[in-house]
Amino acid sequence: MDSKANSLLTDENDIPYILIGAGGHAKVIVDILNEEKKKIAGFFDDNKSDFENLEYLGTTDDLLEKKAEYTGQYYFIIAIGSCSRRKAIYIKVNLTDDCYGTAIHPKSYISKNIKIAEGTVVMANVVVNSSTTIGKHSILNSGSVIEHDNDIGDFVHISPGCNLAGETSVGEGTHIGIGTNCIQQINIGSWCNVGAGSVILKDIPDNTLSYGVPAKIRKEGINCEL
Ligand SMILES: CC(=O)SCCNC(=O)CCNC(=O)[C@H](O)C(C)(C)COP(=O)(O)OP(=O)(O)OC[C@H]1O[C@@H](n2cnc3c(N)ncnc32)[C@H](O)[C@@H]1OP(=O)(O)O
Repeated sequence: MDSKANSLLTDENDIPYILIGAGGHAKVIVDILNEEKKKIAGFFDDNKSDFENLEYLGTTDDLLEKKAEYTGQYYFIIAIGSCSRRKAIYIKVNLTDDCYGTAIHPKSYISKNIKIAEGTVVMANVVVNSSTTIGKHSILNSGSVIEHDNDIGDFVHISPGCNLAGETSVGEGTHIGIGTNCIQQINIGSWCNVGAGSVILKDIPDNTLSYGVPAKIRKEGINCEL
C-alpha cells in the first residue's frame, strides 16, 4: 500500500479507514463511512479478497506481521457482526486502542453528553440519549434507542429496533436480539444472548440465553465468548 500520501495528512478527518472483515455487517459500515465522507483504504479478511471495490490488504496474519506500517496512519474497524469473533480478532491483531476509529451514521441522534469508545459502530436512525456510555467495539444497529444513563459494555451488539429504557446496563459481549424492548433500571449480564422480540422486565445474569415476552432464562452457563 502506498502510504506516501498519508504523510501529508494534517486533519484527523482525513485519516483513512481500514476494515477487518468483509461480510454483510462490513457492507453497512462502508455505507456509513461513505455517508461520513471518510476515506476507506482497504480491508483485511481471512476468506475473501473481493469486497465493495476496495483494495484487499491481506489476511489477519498479514496484518499481524505488517501492523507497524499501519500504526498511526489509519483507523481500523473490526467489521464483524459476531461479538465473540470481534473480540477474538481484537485479541489476535493486538492493535493499540488508538488505532481504532468509530463509524457513526450522520442520521443518528447522539447526545453530546455521552461517551462512545473506539471501534464502535452506530447505524442509521439510532438514538443515544444523555449520560450514556458505550464501550469499545460495540454495535448499535439500525433504529435502536439507547435511553439516558445507560452503560453499554465492550463488544456488545444491540440489534436493529431494540429499545433500552433509562439507567440500564449491558455487560461485555452480550447480543440483544432484533426488536427487543427493555424497561428501565435493568442489568443485563456479560456474554448473554437475548432472543429476537423479547421484553426484558428483570435483570439477566451473565452467560445466559433468554427470550420471550416477558423474557425468561432458557439456558444458563452458555459461553458465547468462545
Ligand atoms: C442486521 C442483523 O441481521 S442483526 C442480527 C439480528 N438477529 C437476531 O436478533 C437473532 C436472534 N436470535 C434468536 O432469537 C434465536 O431464535 C435464539 C438465539 C433466541 C434461539 O436460537 P436457538 O437456540 O437456535 O433456538 P431454536 O431455534 O432451536 O428454538 C427453540 C425454541 O425456542 C423458540 N424461540 C426461539 N427464539 C425465540 C424468540 N426470540 N422468541 C420466542 N421464542 C423463541 C422456538 O420457537 C423454539 O420453540 P419450540 O421448541 O416450541 O419449537
